[in-house]
Order: sequence, then structure tokens, then C-alpha cells
Amino acid sequence: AEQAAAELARLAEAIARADAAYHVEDAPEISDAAYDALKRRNAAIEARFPQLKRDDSPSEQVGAAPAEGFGKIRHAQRMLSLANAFDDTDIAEFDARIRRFLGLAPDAPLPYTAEPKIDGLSLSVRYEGGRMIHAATRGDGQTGEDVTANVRTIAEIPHNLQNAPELLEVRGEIYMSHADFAALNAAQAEAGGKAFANPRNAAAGSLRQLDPKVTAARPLRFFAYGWGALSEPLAGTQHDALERLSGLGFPTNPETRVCDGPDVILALYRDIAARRAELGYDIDGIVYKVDDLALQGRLGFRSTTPRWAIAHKFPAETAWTR
Ligand SMILES: Cc1ccc2cc(C(N)=O)cc(O)c2n1
Repeated sequence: AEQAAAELARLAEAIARADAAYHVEDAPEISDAAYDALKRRNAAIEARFPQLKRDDSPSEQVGAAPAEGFGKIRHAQRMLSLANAFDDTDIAEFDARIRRFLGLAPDAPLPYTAEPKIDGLSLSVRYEGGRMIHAATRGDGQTGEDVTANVRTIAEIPHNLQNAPELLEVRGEIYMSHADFAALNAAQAEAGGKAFANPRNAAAGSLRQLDPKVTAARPLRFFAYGWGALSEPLAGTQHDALERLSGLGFPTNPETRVCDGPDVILALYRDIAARRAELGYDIDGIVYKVDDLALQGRLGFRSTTPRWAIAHKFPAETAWTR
């Protein structure tokens, strides 16, 4: 058990260092696969020795503390990460767990909304009376960095909304397309600047600038995938809510589909995996969410992830360093 405690200490330190490099310097030190392996090892030891779980256990952390220099914004509702699934069995178990929790028969209808998991950085934008109030990164899930001035320079994110709920927090992913990433790195090389390792780092490094004029010169894009605080429901289902966000002027991912059951889900997963290189932007999996929002409400959240959602990851790509 003392070896287990020592390994948990080493893992906590390695994961915290990797988080800091990834979330604070936007220049990660280890690959996605290595990072996922550390997290899985940590979870396995905690499962075997629950009494050894550390107060600073990486399984309870989301993201990293906001960086210095930015104002801080406390999210009205925590921005959570997603539990990961790696193979078909994980998906079958995800579906079965939800049916058990809801007391649904194995063959009862239970549609999911599926969408590509964009490999960017999450953002929350608050609107009151249809006007943008502030925008914040996820940070540690509870407190994010105030990037409002930077987000005002992103063309795809509207400043004002028509027919919006009185209070609306839109959540989505900031990303950079492959074409824009290549052009940016070419310009960086031209100007003797440093090249970005991959589109995610380029997007994060461009958004998390203390000078909004730098962000304004960078080709950032946005896909809305959800919401935080609301003064009224957007719709009765995840899919209709995304349609509503699209109608309000937010880009939503065109690959989004409602899937009636695990076999449809897996067919979509394989279809998008086959087209991954042609999408024009980096994705690292498919996100599935229980489509019915009343059921999402009943399922609720675990400490850091929703019970009603999971990310089905692709094998880590070797094309970019992380
Ligand atoms: C609830 C939640 C949390 C993080 C997410 C992240 C993504 C993403 N990276 O595309 C998509 C989603 O639908 C998400 N949904």
C-alpha cells in the first residue's frame, strides 16, 4: 500500500505538471495518449486503494487554475469535462448505466445527440437581454479567465441576439481550422515568430492573449455545444436546443445527429472516424448526450462530469505533437 501511495503522489505531480503545461502555457509536454494513460493508472490505483485517494487527486480536478494577468469570472454553473469511453463496450455500459439509473427497459427508446468533439478550448459567453456581458474560459471549471475583449473580436460569436432568453450563457469550443492554422504558421515563420505545435495550441494561445488586438488578428472559430445559466429552457431536447442556438446566430456542428440507440451511435462513430481527416479541423472523438433534457435533469452530474454525456475518443493522432 505504501508503494501505491508513493505512485499516487508521483502521478498527481506528473498530471498536475501536464495540466499546467497544457492549460496555462498552451504548450503541452506529453501526448494525449500518455496523459490519458496517467489518468487511467491513477484511477486504477484509487479504485484498488480508495483510502489512499489524495485530496489533490487528479480524478477530482478539471482543467487548471486561471492564469495570472486575466480578470477572473466565476461560472454561475460549473463548466464540466466529459467522462471518456474508449471502445464499444464502454458505450454499451454508458447506455446500460443510464437505463438502470432511469429505470428504463433495455429496449425502451432512448435517443442520444451525437456530435464531433472539437479539439479546441471551451468558452462560456453570457448574454443578458440579448447583449454580450462577458466571456470566460473554463479555467478550473468553477473560475475561468475573463477573455471578453478578446471574444468580441471573434466574428462567429454575435455581440447581440434577437429573441434570446433574458439570461443565456452559451458554451462552446474555440478552435482553428487546418487551413487557417497552416496560414498562421506560415505567417509566423515569415515574421520570425514561433510556430504553433497544433491548431489547439494555436487557438488557446490566440484566445488567451492579454492584448485583444493580437486575438483580433488570429483566425479563431467557434462551435456552440451547450449552455450554462438560462432564464428559460431553450427546448425540450439537446438537438432542438442546438437548433435554437443556431437560430440565434451561433455556429453549431453540421455533423450533429440524433441517434436511436448504441448501434446507430457506433455507426456514426465509424463514419466520422473515416472522414476525420477531411473535416478541416481537429476532433478527438464523438460526444453523445441523452437527447431528452428532462432525462438529463434526472441524471444530473457526478463530481466533475455529467451522467448524461460521454466522449468516445479516437485513438490519439500522431499527425501533430499535442
Ligand atoms: C457537457 C459538455 C462538456 C464539454 C464538451 C466539449 C465538447 C467539444 N470539445 O466539442 C462538446 C460538448 O458537447 C461538450 N459538452
